[in-house]
Amino acid sequence: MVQAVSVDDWKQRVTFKVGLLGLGTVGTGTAQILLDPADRQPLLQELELYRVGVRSLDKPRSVDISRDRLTTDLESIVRDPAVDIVVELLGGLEPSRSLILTAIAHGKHVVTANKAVIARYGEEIFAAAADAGVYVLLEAAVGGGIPVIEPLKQSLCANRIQGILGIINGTTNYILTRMQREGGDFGPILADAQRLGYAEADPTADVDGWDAADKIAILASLAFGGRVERSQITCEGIRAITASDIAYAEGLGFTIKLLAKAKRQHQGDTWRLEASVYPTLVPLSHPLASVNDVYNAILVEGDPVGQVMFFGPGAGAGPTASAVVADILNIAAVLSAGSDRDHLDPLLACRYLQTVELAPAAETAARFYLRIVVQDSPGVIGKVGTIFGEQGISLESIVQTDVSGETAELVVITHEVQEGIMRQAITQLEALPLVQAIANLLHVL
Ligand SMILES: NC(=O)C1=CN([C@@H]2O[C@H](COP(=O)(O)OP(=O)(O)OC[C@H]3O[C@@H](n4cnc5c(N)ncnc54)[C@H](OP(=O)(O)O)[C@@H]3O)[C@@H](O)[C@H]2O)C=CC1
Ligand SMILES: N[C@@H](CC=O)C(=O)O
Ligand code: NA
Repeated sequence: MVQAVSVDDWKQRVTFKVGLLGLGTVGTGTAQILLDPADRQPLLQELELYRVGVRSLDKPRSVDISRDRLTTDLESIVRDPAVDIVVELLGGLEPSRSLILTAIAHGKHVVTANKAVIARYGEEIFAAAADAGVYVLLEAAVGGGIPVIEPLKQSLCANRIQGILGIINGTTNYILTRMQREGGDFGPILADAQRLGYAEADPTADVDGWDAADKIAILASLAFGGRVERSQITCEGIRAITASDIAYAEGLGFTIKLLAKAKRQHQGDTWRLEASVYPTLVPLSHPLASVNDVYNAILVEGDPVGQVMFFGPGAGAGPTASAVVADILNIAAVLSAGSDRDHLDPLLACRYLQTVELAPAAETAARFYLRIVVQDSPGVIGKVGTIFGEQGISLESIVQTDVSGETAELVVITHEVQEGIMRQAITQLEALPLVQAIANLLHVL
């Protein structure tokens, strides 16, 4: 039944004014939802897309926004007394960080999708927000449209989180999936990911694993209750993955995925955190093996809940805007209920109360895949095997393949070993005259 609302009632309704910074892939998706509220959450009708900040006023836009709402003066938006909620969708570190801080200082609530800024300056931003009595929400910053930040903060908050493991970069998952399916080349597939709006303006952050490292830093900070120093997260991207690695992995029953991990490493009564991003061989039977294309998935293990898996589209205009607008609505809902700036909802607000200690990469254990180019001479497997034996590294399998002329490739899968010991073994292998090259070293789940 449609309820009639009197003009007086309607006038008394509060409208929340949104100042949007950025009208690119995600900004456009966000504006489209804000301008088309029918059949969505009714609170959307109480949001006004009040001003929009861009770099170029003359660029053609695929969303219908009157010219007088657009400005290149972003400072004027974050200082505008009429704006209630600033939505930062610019990307990059500056001017995003400064604009967010200025917005907070002017009493605005903030929604951002900017994982690069939050991973580096989250502590400063959340502290400023707590002092100003405003919320900073960031659901779109990790996993695009997948609800994972708010579930970690709210629905899973009773748990002691033990670990997080996930595919949290859509661009690299799209590239690896297509390389696996088509045996295609990296360059044109990356260009497709850019065209589809998945990749960052500079795709280096995606391809070299930095974007996934930003995201795991954010998830780990929320899950483990403190600042996780982004620069201490070991991070390796997908540039070195070749069609040969993909084919060998498949033959051995694995697929290759860029996995981000944050896991408690218990040490007696205390613990520290293992946090990393590595291209990893994932057994085909594992739930993350079938997460393909731009999809992301995040496995959270908590005590007592056990394993929970979040799955969905990890990038792109619509999915990411879905998360941005949900954050805007969360803030509007709090404001509608009559917010009290002295008492923020502790489950909706973020605050880091400590710094989480990270384990050095050399002191973390993993299984490894190693591809070694060797001279095809008698006894080569024995000599390589001896080096592993001397380091106490036990091997799960060693296969000699691709014999061409005088050269062969050895593909080795180890049992679990400390990364530091594995690196020592590699140094010794490189010194063997019959070893021509260590073609690749990858983690195995
Ligand atoms: N794309 C995706 O799938 C996802 C993106 N994100 C994050 O969302 C944010 C936005 O990404 P995306 O929409 O892809 O980025 P785009 O590059 O598509 O859009 C950026 C927008 O910001 C504007 N802009 C950038 N710098 C300035 C500046 N200095 N002054 C004024 N305007 C500026 C641009 O203006 P103009 O249009 O005039 O050039 C453009 O409208 C980033 O933080 C990104 O990491 C998060 C999840 C998924
Ligand atoms: N470039 C990012 C966009 C979403 O965060 C990705 O590919 O995942
Ligand atoms: Na999300």
